[in-house]
Amino acid sequence: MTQDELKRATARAAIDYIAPKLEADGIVGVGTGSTANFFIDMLAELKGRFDGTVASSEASAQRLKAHGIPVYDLNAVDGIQVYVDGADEANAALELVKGGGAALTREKIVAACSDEFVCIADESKWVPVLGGFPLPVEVIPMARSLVAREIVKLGGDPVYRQGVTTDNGNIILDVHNLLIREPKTLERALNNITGVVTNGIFAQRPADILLLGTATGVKTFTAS
Ligand SMILES: O=C[C@H](O)[C@H](O)[C@H](O)COP(=O)(O)O
Repeated sequence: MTQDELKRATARAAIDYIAPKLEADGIVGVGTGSTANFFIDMLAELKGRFDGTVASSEASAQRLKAHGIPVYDLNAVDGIQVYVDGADEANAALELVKGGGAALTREKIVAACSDEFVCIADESKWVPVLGGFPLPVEVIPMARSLVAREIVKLGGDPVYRQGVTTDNGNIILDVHNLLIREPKTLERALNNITGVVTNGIFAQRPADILLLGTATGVKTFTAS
């Protein structure tokens, strides 16, 4: 199977998982990226069975609206029933690295508001230890050099993601060569650097369930 077929299969599994739980006044949180895009296209089938969505990026909001699916501002809703999103890496504790598409900050905000976080990913994202994928960090533009120097002190090699501005008007530093053995500790340490908006480690709020697309079918994991 191709990677896209695995992504499509995991998106389908997420639709099957959330469909019986949806409430007429429920809000679905919607992630960003190629796997989330498959989910958005399938979510259109469930239109009318939930109230609407909150999107984690402008790109996802546009795609949802193109399907005629209502998109609300997060401040206009009381909460999010379920949040479905992809990841760049996932470990057995369902701690994630996210932000390959630069949407990490809004994704982390939506995850923090959600009763349940369903991660959808193909098997290439499954790792024993996070950190193989360069860790995205969203930074206030004027703090770029300051933050880069502080990240070097933590042992990482930050690389400026050229030509990318986040939906929040900030820049991204991708941090190479960090083996993330203590995700919660590093998540906090990076967020504590002045000028960092947030980083792509999702450990303080990990996923609740991972639907992993593999060559032998979609496997379901809950945090171990
Ligand atoms: O900023 C982007 C997000 O964190 C994505 O969910 C992540 O990069 C995974 O994207 P994809 O499904 O395209 O691999």
